[in-house]
Amino acid sequence: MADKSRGPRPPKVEQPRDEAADIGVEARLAAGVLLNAALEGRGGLDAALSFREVAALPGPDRAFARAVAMAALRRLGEIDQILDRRLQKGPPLSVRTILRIALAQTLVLETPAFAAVSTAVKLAERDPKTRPYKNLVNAVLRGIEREGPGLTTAESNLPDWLAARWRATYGEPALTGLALAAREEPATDLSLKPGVDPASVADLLEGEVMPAGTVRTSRRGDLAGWPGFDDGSWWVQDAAAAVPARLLAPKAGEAIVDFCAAPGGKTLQLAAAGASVVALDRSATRLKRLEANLARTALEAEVVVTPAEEWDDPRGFDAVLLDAPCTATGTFRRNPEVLRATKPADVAKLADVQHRLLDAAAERVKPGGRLVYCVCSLEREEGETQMIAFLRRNPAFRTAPAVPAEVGAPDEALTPEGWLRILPSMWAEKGGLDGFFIARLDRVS
Ligand SMILES: C[S@@+](CC[C@H](N)C(=O)[O-])C[C@H]1O[C@@H](n2cnc3c(N)ncnc32)[C@H](O)[C@@H]1O
Repeated sequence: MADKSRGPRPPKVEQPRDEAADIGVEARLAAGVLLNAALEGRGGLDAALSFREVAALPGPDRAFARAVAMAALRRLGEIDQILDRRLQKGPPLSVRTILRIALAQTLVLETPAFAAVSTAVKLAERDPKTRPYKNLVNAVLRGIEREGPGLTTAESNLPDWLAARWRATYGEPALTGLALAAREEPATDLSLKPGVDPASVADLLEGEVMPAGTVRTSRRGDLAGWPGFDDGSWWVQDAAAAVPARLLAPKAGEAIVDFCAAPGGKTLQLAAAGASVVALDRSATRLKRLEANLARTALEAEVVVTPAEEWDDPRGFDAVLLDAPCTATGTFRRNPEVLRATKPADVAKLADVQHRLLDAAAERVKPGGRLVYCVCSLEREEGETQMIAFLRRNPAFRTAPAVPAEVGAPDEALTPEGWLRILPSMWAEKGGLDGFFIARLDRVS
């Protein structure tokens, strides 16, 4: 289970301070709570951050618990492969959770084995349900430490149904690339306000300048303490997520509507280009984050809480950006829980929503105007198939083929139709990207 090098690696995670006392045990308990919440459903991990076991921890221990849970999620298939070789009869989930959490520490986060094993045994001891398995926990973990984990396969970390889909869509070599990308924790990408020098931001944050001028940094911790945060010089946005607004090519003074805008990375790009932007979203909570981002960066947009397809407004626009709600399977590097939370039926359900939003977005585009459609999904039904059907229904629109180098996308992302299909395995040597489907359409009549 050795790491393959894939670009900048985040620095080591800070370990809980006091191994002798129960503090380390509490952090591991919280990691198990987070892991199981993420396995239970969409939004589970975020919701669990407010559970007592997690929220009561001091900040560094909470960060450690989250890092352990994320590592366990990213490598769950491999961890279970290792455990299944040593567990004759499946122990209860609570025992498996203790073992998963311990292996995420030793195999991924490089926590010293004595700390991971002793806290796992203490955890097992504390609960009457897991106490009978205390010796098993000790024996399994010590056995792995002594004899090594054995061979594992990156593809085991992907749910079978998604691996089968991606194999059928992208082929076996691409599937291997996706599986390798899914094991790694991504760095943080920053989009910069116009006029801010990427090289100096990269310098201050020990980062590197990516194509098209975003900055990638392996720094961790509270963003609010990073240089440039307070004065709004940058905002966090994956390098791939910055491509759709570039493809829309916003110009100063244009009227542009961002149909599904929150938390606002793309709205900020459009506003920073000098466009007059209306930002719609159905979620008032998420729009609060957009408003905070606008305030911090001193950029402006008209913000409207509404389902975009029901927006009662007569205006036509020079350009419309539709970053539609989707399964988000392309974001598995940042949100490994998405792989567990997404169910096969979600793909068709969300494709229906996208269909409705696309038709509503098209109605807002003035003749001669532009429409950019994007989703951070790897599923064809939400991307290519959606586009083919839209163009059939809407003969007034034509694809305006993308030029990847002009918009900061990998060349290999260009499809024969002129759309962009960005895979998380692309630019692996730079540390990868989120997966996106992006198409620009021009209204020709
Ligand atoms: C992929 S996110 C948008 C991310 C955003 N464009 C950015 O760059 O930060 C999708 C958004 O669509 C919103 N949404 C879902 N259904 C919607 C609808 N019918 N009308 C407007 N917004 C919707 C969700 O609340 C969510 O904020």
